[in-house]
Amino acid sequence: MVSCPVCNQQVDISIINEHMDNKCTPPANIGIGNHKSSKNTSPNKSPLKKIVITAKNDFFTPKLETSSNTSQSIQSPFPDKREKRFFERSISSSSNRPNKQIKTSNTKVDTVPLAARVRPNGFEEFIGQKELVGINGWLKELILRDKVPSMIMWGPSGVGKTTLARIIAKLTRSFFKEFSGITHAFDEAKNEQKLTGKRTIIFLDEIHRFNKAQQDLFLPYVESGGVTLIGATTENPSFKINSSLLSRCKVFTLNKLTTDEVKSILKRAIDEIRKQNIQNSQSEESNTTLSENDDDNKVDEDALQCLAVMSDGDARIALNALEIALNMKSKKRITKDDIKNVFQKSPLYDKDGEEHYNIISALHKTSLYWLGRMLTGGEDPLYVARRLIVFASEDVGLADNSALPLAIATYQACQFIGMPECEINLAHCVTYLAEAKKSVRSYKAYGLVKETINEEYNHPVPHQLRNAPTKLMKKLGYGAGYKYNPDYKGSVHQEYLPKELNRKVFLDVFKPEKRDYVRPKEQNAEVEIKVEMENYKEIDFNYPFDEFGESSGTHNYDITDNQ
Ligand SMILES: Nc1ncnc2c1ncn2[C@@H]1O[C@H](COP(=O)(O)OP(=O)(O)OP(=O)(O)O)[C@@H](O)[C@H]1O
Repeated sequence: MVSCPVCNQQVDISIINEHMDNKCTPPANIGIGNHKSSKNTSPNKSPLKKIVITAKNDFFTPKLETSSNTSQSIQSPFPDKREKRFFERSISSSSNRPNKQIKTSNTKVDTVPLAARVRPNGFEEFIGQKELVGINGWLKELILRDKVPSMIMWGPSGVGKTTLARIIAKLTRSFFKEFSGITHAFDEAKNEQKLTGKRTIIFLDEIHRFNKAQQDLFLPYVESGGVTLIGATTENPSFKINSSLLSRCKVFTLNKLTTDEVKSILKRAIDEIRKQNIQNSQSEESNTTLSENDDDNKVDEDALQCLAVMSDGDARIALNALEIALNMKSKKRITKDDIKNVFQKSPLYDKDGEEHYNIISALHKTSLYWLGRMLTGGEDPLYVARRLIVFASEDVGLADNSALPLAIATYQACQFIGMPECEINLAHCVTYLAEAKKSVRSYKAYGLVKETINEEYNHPVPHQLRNAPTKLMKKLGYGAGYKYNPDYKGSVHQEYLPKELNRKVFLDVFKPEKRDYVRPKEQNAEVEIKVEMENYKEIDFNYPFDEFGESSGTHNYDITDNQ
């Protein structure tokens, strides 16, 4: 018995050709390109490319959608002749097949997520990853020559791994299978090779989810060359892929998309929505929000920028947020505030950190005035002590490094002693902090870091700073050229920041003339700090911020050596 490559049924090998010519019908879950190019054509004789993609909910491409029934209506988007040839072949092989996933022109596209609707169909729509799939990209070359090697595509979410695999599906002459669970696809591939002599490319999304024992099962198939495996993963393959499997695959790394690249993707999506709206409005009532003729229906440039920055290089997040913003608005124009709103309200941007940033922000805004009033007003002394810990770093900072341990000790004292005696500890600490020298250098520098990160926080870590615990990572250039400081006598000059970063802002704050060491009041005038234990009064925490010049204090070589 063999598995029929058209309908997947188990069929006696002696009648497989007869079965395929007369009896079998494709299963419902076959997406683009089921095997049956023609009822009367045996697969052995078919000159056409055959692609099988197990259907997934989000599998939908607008170009194919509008032209799934006639190969003539499809305009090849490929400038390159070879791409064009493969593209046309793929269309002709898939055009005369029933396809549950492909929508007819009357079907509403709004139910399909925007990200899926605007998924690129070919290299010309694929943004970024120039080294791999740009004009002279070497992976593109391999794909166009139909020499796709087994590979692992490694990259963060939403940068186009699945999209690229599907472009390969369109351009390859091999069978193409996509699945994300354990199936018999490998056996089927073997059967198909026996029957048709064609290799199969198997795409495994999230390959890291297969455990090592399961990955072992793929080995003989990849080894024998009957199957080309394409795995996609967001995890480091060195740790998540069997070394034996890894050594049989090439690893391609896809980089996080830059803000500009995400913006290009968004702009293309907006154009696509416009086109779809025009089509929709011609045939039926449209409930989408952009239209060609409506000047109000625009996404502001700074809204686009914000969207691109906040999605942190993940095109899917950006497209989903855009879609939500468009659907949320009854008014026309999408502004930066709308986008911020989406990210605040929707769970799609819950990158472990939302709450974390809120907390930091709240801490930084806290004020220490009116200690007495707070305590007499019944404030929790531990709350006050926590504020003092913040004060110690935010205002005293590097000018007096004993402030922070004292503030922490005060907190513990409050825990041990409790009210009312812990007032004494609080008063002690408050007085010390008030009299201490002040520096807001680290606080300000960190403020600048945050500002910069808001604008451009998706730069990759420079290769020389990355750890390279595995061979693969070394091969990819991780840690290459790193100068290990203890090996050098003098100061070490090397790059510690992403090269794309606008570093001027950082360097400025570390210039001697920008250092804002300050003295407490006592050095200029008399200090008047009164902490009256029985009758708490407002405490004046104001102090003059005069410049102190260069200090003898040490600072890290990491920033200054970059100059
Ligand atoms: N490089 C790109 N060029 C154009 N559009 C892209 C690109 N990358 C992603 N997109 C858009 O984002 C959507 C999601 O991309 P895709 O599914 O390819 O990401 P992925 O890298 O496989 O992510 P994951 O690891 O989360 O599965 C696509 O449907 C497409 O609309």
